[in-house]
Amino acid sequence: MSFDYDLFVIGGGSGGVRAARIAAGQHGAKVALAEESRMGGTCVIRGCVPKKLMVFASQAPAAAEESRGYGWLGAEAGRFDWLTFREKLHAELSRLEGAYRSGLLAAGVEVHDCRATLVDHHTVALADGRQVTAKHILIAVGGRPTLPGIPGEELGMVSDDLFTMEEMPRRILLVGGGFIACEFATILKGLGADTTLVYRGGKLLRGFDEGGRTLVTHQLEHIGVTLRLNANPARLDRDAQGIRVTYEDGAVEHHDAVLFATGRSPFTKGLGLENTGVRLGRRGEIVVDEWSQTAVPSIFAVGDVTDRINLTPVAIREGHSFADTVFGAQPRKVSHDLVGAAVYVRPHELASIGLTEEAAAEQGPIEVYEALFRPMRSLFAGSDLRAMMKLVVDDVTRRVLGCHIFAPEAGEMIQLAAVAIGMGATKEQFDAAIAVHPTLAEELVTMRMPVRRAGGATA
Ligand SMILES: Cc1cc2nc3c(=O)[nH]c(=O)nc-3n(C[C@H](O)[C@H](O)[C@H](O)COP(=O)(O)OP(=O)(O)OC[C@H]3O[C@@H](n4cnc5c(N)ncnc54)[C@H](O)[C@@H]3O)c2cc1C
Ligand SMILES: NC(=O)c1ccc[n+]([C@@H]2O[C@H](COP(=O)([O-])OP(=O)(O)OC[C@H]3O[C@@H](n4cnc5c(N)ncnc54)[C@H](O)[C@@H]3O)[C@@H](O)[C@H]2O)c1
Repeated sequence: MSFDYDLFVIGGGSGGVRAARIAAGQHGAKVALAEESRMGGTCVIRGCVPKKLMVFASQAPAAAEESRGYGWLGAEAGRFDWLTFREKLHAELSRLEGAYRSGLLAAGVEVHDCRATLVDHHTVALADGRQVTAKHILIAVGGRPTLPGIPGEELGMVSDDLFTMEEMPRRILLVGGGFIACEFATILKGLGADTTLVYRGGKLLRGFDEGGRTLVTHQLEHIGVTLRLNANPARLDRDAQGIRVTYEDGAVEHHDAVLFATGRSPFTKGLGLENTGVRLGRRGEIVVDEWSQTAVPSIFAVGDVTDRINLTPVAIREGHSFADTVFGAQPRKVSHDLVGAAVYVRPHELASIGLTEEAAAEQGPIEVYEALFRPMRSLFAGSDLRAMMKLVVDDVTRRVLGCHIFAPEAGEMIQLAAVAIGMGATKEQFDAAIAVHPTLAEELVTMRMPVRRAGGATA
């Protein structure tokens, strides 16, 4: 049977673009890709990139405050103009979008700027009316924000909307306690909004190291975010004072904007999966095996739509491995065991790789090495904020099982720790590195005594 293409990719985000480029450019496959919105997907257009640029923008008042602590009397950040920033931001996003598109074209990928749906195991329908066939189909359609299902929620916004706002809200409520709620609480507070975060639990960032979670929670309060923990909005209404938020406990507040950061789910609605034998899991995710292959041999899926670990580098690695395996005769599985992550709250970020102390202790005896300290730089400027460096060590093999950092630029530090931990480094090999002084990261190689032991026989 002959096909129009060797590979048809649905979705031009992190996973889809990488797979298409590698299959066509490196392995010579005939590839087409459909993208219904802007090339680059969530990360480039409405995720990691504009978010990180907003993190940078939001830090001017903190930098001015620190400068005053260093003797720059009267240092001020000035007045933030959202529309000036937004114009620059979108110019940058358009530049990146263009780079993604030209990368695809240079690799020989045919780009269809429209929605694509599945007709059968080898056929894709394009929104412009055409149908094309492919020997393999890759579904890389990502995820979409999930709303909590409360009355009046249509008055709120989701993270996509933040980057196109007409004006900065004066008062904003963020709903959720995960990545997006925490990062945007930092950003919006830094940009001058009166920011409240409501979370249904008692401690933010479930799943991260417990100590790190406590520190992030305190830091948000420290920078002036109003926290409402163990609370949940029950309904939103609009009145003359703005959006009226009624909480489950009956409390009422007014805000100019409400942002729902209550998670994302795989975007499989209307994709035509019912025309195939592709199976969906409980959370609506496409079920794949370790090769990213669905229950239908010709159809594969990567990235957020498979809801494994929903981060850009993971989607990219899955897409790359799929292309090498299927078109490059280089079978490569993706290990999801050791994936680093950073939450870009400021001034200290929280970054992690490997097991948390709690998870490691369930597996066997561990030692915990931890330094909690006030960094020289912020201490001098008058800040009391503490940083944390933590290593979780297997007491039998001496391997470092996890590293958790709460400090300025922790995301940058964890990237390097990830290399050592990925190579199976022991605590003694960390210690063998002579410190670079004076740095924050030197704590990672100078922690001599465990602060506690846990797990297994030593518990
Ligand atoms: C606010 C925010 C901040 C984030 N920050 C980070 C971060 O700092 N670091 C990090 O690692 N991750 C971050 N993420 C997560 C990251 O963006 C995602 O994990 C990543 O983009 C997933 O890539 P993907 O290829 O699976 O899907 P996506 O990038 O979502 O791409 C899917 C693409 O498919 C298109 N599409 C969907 N259906 C169809 C169809 N039927 N036909 C044609 N096209 C279709 C969509 O328009 C989209 O462009 C963030 C996410 C958000 C929302
Ligand atoms: N720095 C990064 O790498 C980064 C940044 C942003 C987003 N992301 C990715 O995007 C994903 C989505 O981010 P997110 O923050 O929306 O999701 P999340 O899963 O991190 O957090 C969702 C939060 O919403 C709460 N929640 C869920 N349903 C609720 C309900 N009905 N009512 C009240 N609260 C509810 C949860 O308890 C949780 O605190 C992340 O999981 C992550 O994979 C990564």
